[in-house]
Amino acid sequence: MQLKKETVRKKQLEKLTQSKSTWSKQLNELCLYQKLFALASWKNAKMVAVTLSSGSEIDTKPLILQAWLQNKDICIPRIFPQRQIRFFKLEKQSKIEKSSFGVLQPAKTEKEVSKEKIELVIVPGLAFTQKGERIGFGGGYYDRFLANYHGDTLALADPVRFFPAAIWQAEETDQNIQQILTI
Ligand SMILES: Nc1nc2c(c(=O)[nH]1)N(C=O)[C@@H](CNc1ccc(C(=O)N[C@@H](CCC(=O)O)C(=O)O)cc1)CN2
Ligand SMILES: Nc1ncnc2c1ncn2[C@@H]1O[C@H](COP(=O)(O)OP(=O)(O)OP(=O)(O)O)[C@@H](O)[C@H]1O
Repeated sequence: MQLKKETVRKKQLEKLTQSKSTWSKQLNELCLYQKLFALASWKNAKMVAVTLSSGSEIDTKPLILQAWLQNKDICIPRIFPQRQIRFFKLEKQSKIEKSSFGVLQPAKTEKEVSKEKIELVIVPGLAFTQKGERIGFGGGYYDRFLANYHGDTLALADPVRFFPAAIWQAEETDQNIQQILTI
């Protein structure tokens, strides 16, 4: 069954809202973090790109704290015109704002990190498949960013976000994620 991405996105948003503040979401997250921290791509990365999560997204705060404990650097995206994202170093004193869409992002006065310096991107999303196909919020921001990115990419998929195979139609611009961590 090949649905439109938009259809699956809406369904996923409903499902994710329901599981938002449950114990099982948190338990799944803990399990995913532990798997992540054991990976070579995590261990070897000095500069890791993550989002500042909110709402029903996988909570990224424990990742950020663990990275800092391990002396890694974190950078977070800010949105720009033409549906672009650029990453800025997250520091303890960084100024954080809310974008028009409602996601948290760094102020543009923070220090920008060039694409070449980012060794691992942890990609957010609403749905992922085993093969690394992905549905996000629909801005195409990560597809554009990843199109000419050469480091490692991975995503954390709890059971609500995970599909063995795509039930949606892929687009030519879709960028697959290298590794999907599941429970
Ligand atoms: N926490 C977090 N931060 C993130 C992302 C994310 O998924 N999670 N992003 C991941 O990419 C980027 C922001 N993503 C965005 C995605 C959509 C729209 C947006 O304007 N959406 C339109 C509808 C899109 C359309 O159909 O054209 C809207 O709701 O008006 C804005 C930002 C960067 N920061
Ligand atoms: N490299 C690109 N160049 C031009 N258009 C693109 C590119 N990548 C994606 N798009 C377009 O952007 C729109 C949104 O893409 P898509 O539905 O894949 O977003 P998403 O991956 O779910 O969102 P996000 O990455 O922001 O979380 C689509 O119409 C897609 O064709």
